[in-house]
Amino acid sequence: MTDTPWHQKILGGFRRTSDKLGENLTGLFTKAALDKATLDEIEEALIASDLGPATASRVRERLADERYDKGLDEAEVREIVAQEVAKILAPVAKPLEIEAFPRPQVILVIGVNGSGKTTTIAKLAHYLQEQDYSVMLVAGDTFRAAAIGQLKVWADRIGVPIISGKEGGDAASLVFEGVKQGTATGIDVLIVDTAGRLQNKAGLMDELSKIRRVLGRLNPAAPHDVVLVLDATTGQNALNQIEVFRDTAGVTGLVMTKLDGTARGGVLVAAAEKYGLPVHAIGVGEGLDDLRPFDAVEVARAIAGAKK
Ligand SMILES: Nc1nc2c(ncn2[C@@H]2O[C@H](COP(=O)(O)OP(=O)(O)OP(=O)(O)O)[C@@H](O)[C@H]2O)c(=O)[nH]1
Repeated sequence: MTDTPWHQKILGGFRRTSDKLGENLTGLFTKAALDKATLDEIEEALIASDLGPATASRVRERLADERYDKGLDEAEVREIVAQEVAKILAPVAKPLEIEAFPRPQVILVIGVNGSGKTTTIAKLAHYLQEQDYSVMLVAGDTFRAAAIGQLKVWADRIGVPIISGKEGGDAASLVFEGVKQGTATGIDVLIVDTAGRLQNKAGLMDELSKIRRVLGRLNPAAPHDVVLVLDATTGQNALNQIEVFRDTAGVTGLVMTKLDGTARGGVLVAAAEKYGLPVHAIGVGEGLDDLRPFDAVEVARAIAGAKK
């Protein structure tokens, strides 16, 4: 693994998660030989670290197969956790593909208040710009003036055009305007902030279906992506959100943020294991460069705290 700034961020970001795993494993390696009671305790420690029951039981099986009746230390467990977590993360670690034709590719971004939605949009736009895609934003979260203002500040900072209206305005017409202008000016990616919130499922569905209807008139393939932003610090609650948003909003992929501020980074693994939705990127800080697609092996090793 190369020692890039991003690698350091990944390691730093998941440190609290891997420390917590260490705490949960503390004291389990006092016996000379691995027995069933210790296997049970290790499995419980992994579940308590938010890694999800399937991953925990896979690690248990491997330990039972390979180490039963033998000595075992924490580093060996961490190594096996890293390998099993990498297997779970590999199929979901999928960067957003920008391939829509005709352009622009329309990405709707949804998520509960405070999940990091606005910041994630800015970081994503910045990341796509770095890949030489042209980006335009739509301030479709018209419920709160602050959300519109915040997105405008970000748009200014990263130098991308933004379509915005007044608080309480019609999000669907802003999206319509965005696609029209984006098409006319040859924009590659249109990222749409939405007021897609959980608090009112009927309202969420109404809003999204109206946006879909309007978009469909301009381009039947749009929206190309419906990306749910999740705050990892909310742990199991983030898993419940996936379920509700998947069923109401047709989520096509996830971005998990705030993995740096939490010992609950294992929830990324639990989400991958339970829902198998693509995870386009992870957020490990508040800066513009703190959101990126990830490498399953690198993240698995950071979560497990595996050395070497
Ligand atoms: N540590 C850390 N903080 C983050 C990350 N992503 C976002 N944040 C912070 O989380 C807070 C909420 O982010 P916003 O982008 O405002 O969240 P939002 O979902 O748009 O929230 P509303 O504007 O209230 O709808 C801000 O202080 C961000 O700086 C991350 O990956 N790591």
